[in-house]
Amino acid sequence: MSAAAASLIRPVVICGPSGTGKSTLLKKLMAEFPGKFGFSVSHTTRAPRPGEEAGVSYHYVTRDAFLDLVRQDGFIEHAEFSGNMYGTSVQAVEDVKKGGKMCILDIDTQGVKLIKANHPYLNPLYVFISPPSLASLKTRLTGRGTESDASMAARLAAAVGELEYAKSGAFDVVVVNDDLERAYRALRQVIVEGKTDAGDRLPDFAAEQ
Ligand SMILES: Nc1ncnc2c1ncn2[C@@H]1O[C@H](COP(=O)(O)OP(=O)(O)OP(=O)(O)O)[C@@H](O)[C@H]1O
Repeated sequence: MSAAAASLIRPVVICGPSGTGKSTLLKKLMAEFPGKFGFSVSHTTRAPRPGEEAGVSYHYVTRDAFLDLVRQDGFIEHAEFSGNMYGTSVQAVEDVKKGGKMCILDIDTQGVKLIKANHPYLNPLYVFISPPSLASLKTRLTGRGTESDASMAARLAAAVGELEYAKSGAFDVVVVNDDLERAYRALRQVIVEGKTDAGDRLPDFAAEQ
């Protein structure tokens, strides 16, 4: 693929409350279109674990190198977890594109705001995966069986903020994950066929709160 053709592959930002089904939908997309999509390789200051591969699992860097890149505005977002720094670099997103693949960025609304503010030239398609209702989101989080009560409450509170942000019109496309197969078809049309009008209307959550 020529550099010009590669530059036409817009990254896709997938955002939505925890438990709304982003991973489930993306897994289906990757399974149906192997090789078409790529995830950016994150940077970390932590040591590699057995079985991990540099440049594939992560870019392993020193804290100094990491902080240099922060100063150069080289990260879309970065954070520190239990003493180690992690980040998604602009370069890593560009690398996926250069490899001829569509970069999928699964990030939260904070990350979306950072791209819009600091890296608008990445020009991603912003897609919001919405639950059909807050009640269904709660059911899915419960069904997944991975959350404690406190974590569940935090995720639901965060969801309300994320839905408010989506309501402000920050996303190009909304896909409501009501019926999984229907939602998947809509998402596939949007991402693979470029039909951005195949999305849904954001449900009105106000009545539930
Ligand atoms: N359309 C759907 N109908 C019913 N259940 C669904 C649907 N889509 C996903 N689920 C289920 O909801 C749960 C949450 O889905 P998933 O883990 O994909 O969410 P997520 O948005 O990736 O969450 P996180 O941001 O926390 O990683 C899973 O148990 C999944 O099987």
